[in-house]
Amino acid sequence: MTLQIMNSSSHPLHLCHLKKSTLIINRLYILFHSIAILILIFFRISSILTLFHSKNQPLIPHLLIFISELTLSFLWFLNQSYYWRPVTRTAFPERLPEDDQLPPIDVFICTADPRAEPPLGVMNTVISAMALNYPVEKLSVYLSDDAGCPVTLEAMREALKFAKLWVPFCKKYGVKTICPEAYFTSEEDVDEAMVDSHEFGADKHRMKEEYKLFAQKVTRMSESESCIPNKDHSAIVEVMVDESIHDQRKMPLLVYVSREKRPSHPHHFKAGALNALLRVSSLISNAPYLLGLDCDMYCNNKNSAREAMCFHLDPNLSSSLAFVQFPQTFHNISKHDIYESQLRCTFKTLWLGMDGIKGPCLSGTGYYLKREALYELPLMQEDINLKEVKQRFGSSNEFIRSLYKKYNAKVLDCEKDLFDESLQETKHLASCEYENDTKWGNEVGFRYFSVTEDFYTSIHMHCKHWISVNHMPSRPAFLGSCTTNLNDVLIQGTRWSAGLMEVALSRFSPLIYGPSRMPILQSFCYAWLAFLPTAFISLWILATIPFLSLLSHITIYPKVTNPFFLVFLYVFVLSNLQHMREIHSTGASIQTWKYEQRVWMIKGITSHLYGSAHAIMEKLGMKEANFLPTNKVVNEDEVKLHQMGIYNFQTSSIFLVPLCSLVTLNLLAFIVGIIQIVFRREYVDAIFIQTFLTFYIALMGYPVLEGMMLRKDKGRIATNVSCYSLIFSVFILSFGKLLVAY
Ligand SMILES: O=c1ccn([C@@H]2O[C@H](COP(=O)(O)OP(=O)(O)O[C@H]3O[C@H](CO)[C@@H](O)[C@H](O)[C@H]3O)[C@@H](O)[C@H]2O)c(=O)[nH]1
Ligand SMILES: [Mn+2]
Repeated sequence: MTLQIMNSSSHPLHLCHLKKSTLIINRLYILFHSIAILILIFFRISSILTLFHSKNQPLIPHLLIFISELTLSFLWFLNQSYYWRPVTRTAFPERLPEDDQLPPIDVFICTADPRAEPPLGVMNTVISAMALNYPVEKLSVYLSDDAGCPVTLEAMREALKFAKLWVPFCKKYGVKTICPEAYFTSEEDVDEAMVDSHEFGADKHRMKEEYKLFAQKVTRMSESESCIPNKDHSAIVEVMVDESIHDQRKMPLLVYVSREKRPSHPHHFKAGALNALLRVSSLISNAPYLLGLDCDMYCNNKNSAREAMCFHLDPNLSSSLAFVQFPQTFHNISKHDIYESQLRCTFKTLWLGMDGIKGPCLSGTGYYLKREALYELPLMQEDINLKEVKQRFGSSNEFIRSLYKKYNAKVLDCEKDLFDESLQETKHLASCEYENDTKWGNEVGFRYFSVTEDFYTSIHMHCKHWISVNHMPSRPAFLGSCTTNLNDVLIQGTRWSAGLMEVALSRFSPLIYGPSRMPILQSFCYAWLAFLPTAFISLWILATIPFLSLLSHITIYPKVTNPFFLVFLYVFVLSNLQHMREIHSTGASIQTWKYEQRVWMIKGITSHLYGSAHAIMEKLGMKEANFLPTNKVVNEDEVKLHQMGIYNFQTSSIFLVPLCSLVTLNLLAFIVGIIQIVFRREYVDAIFIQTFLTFYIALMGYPVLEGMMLRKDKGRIATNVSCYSLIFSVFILSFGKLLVAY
């Protein structure tokens, strides 16, 4: 049964749905599981106390296992806040007011490195945004180029030329796939009414030729010229002026921005780029709403802006709504999503849970955000203290004026001289020193401090009483390219872990900073994300202590005949069943369960550990933050492996060695356990759980074993990695044996 939370009006712009049955199942599960976990904690404490007195077994393995269980229970507990009140939403864009009453939107697209982010892909994102179904004169598209690459600028000029044909074509025929590359590579976008139209056929053919020419040109440019990011250049701002700009605008405005870069200056990665865009755009279009996009996330649903406005323009929500978040979705997901690249759980489950409280996290891309929510403006008073405002926002008078002014594309309408003057000012706003001694990145704009700038900025907005909305239209609003190999997955995972841990360890840690500023459940949601990397503690312990204990004849779990055994069984089985139910409810296949468990283990052992270590070292001043953009170049061989669901182990040995060692050691320990059981039948009672755990790890790690021993292709695990793993295994064994002896 679904319960609709009705809006007061009879023709609401949107509806919110709450599924009662899910709510009941989730809450019952939480109740019983909590009881089971409490019983297990009681079991551990009492058995440790007994051991402490009797001293008939070493204490350390028991203590370590207890630590791992506590960490997991802590994370589990925080995680349940997502299941408390999940909601979904529907929007009715056809009920929006007339076009002339819709607010303007500035689209922000970021690119950082043409070697990892091919310019043709970036241009497709730009063009798709220009083709959104929204009044053209109210749409401005900004591209931030952190590489300061002339090729990107030139490609953009070409993109404008192509867009002048493409946008009218899309509007004329109601094209649904507004990203040209996607349109010409998939044939699904055939509007029945159009198929037979001769005119359409001819126009489409012409568009296809034009696109081919455009694509060739851009690809040639990116191959021929040097495309290395320039780390030392002054600010470049180019408003791509269309002849029609001074009369009726027929095309969205297109602006290229490359902020100033100097080697000695901290640039704060993407957050820095976005803040520069915020300032530059404020002098040009200053739209009250922003659409944030990563350079690989093209617009796939032309109505996303209108869908978002259903929330932003609702008088009941409007004043407190900071952003509407669309889930990240990807065009290159494999049927076997072995790396869990689609982040299914986050976008199809967790965000719905947060939406039922105060709204989902800002997710870096695919959000329609109210500009004002980033400014935290001091109220417009009779006598604004200009000095104070400047200390906050920097020295530009023009920028400060824009803060208190509603949208007006003044720059565009005014005289040529004034236009040039304003353009000069935008360069000042995009310069390195503009932010010195201001509150940018601290209290204003996107926040710096963490490399997961979206997560960190989001906490601050929710703590300032802003709310957000999660919206998932049936046709995905945006499509990006997901990671398709282990190397990218783990590098990205390490960056995320580092960013999340930075927040967890700071004074903005959600459990300290959150509870007094937002609902407790919302701060638990944030806390779960921030502390997620600490799962490495549990996973490392669970991957080593049970097998080391098995080899040293230490029993750390209750016997099968012990009633506590049943509680362990309950927790294991029920949490997996709940996971499967959750997967099923999002429409994914049951295979997903296996993939997600495996990726959780792999990331726990590697990314979470290295990310946490990075964050701790940063805190101690031993390391600097870094942001390696995720690779978006398509490699055919790699894609093939990914589509077939075969792991590609071409990655650094720092990731592979621990994985190979732990999987092999667990496999060996499992064999030893079985031998012990075969020779002493009564032993099975005592070591069942331990043996089962080693089996489970070896089973989950099967692809690793296969990669080491059976595969011959390029994606296998190289022999030298296996050798290092052997050395590391010997180390774990000898050190571990010592450790579990006490
Ligand atoms: O110095 C930088 C680094 C990155 N980027 C851009 O940031 C975006 C995201 O980078 P990407 O390499 O794609 O990282 P992902 O890990 O795939 O991104 C996820 O995680 C990031 C935070 O770690 C968020 O910013 C993203 O929106 C979110 O999609 C891309 O458009 C980059 O061009 C910059 O503009 N400047
Ligand atoms: Mn990305």
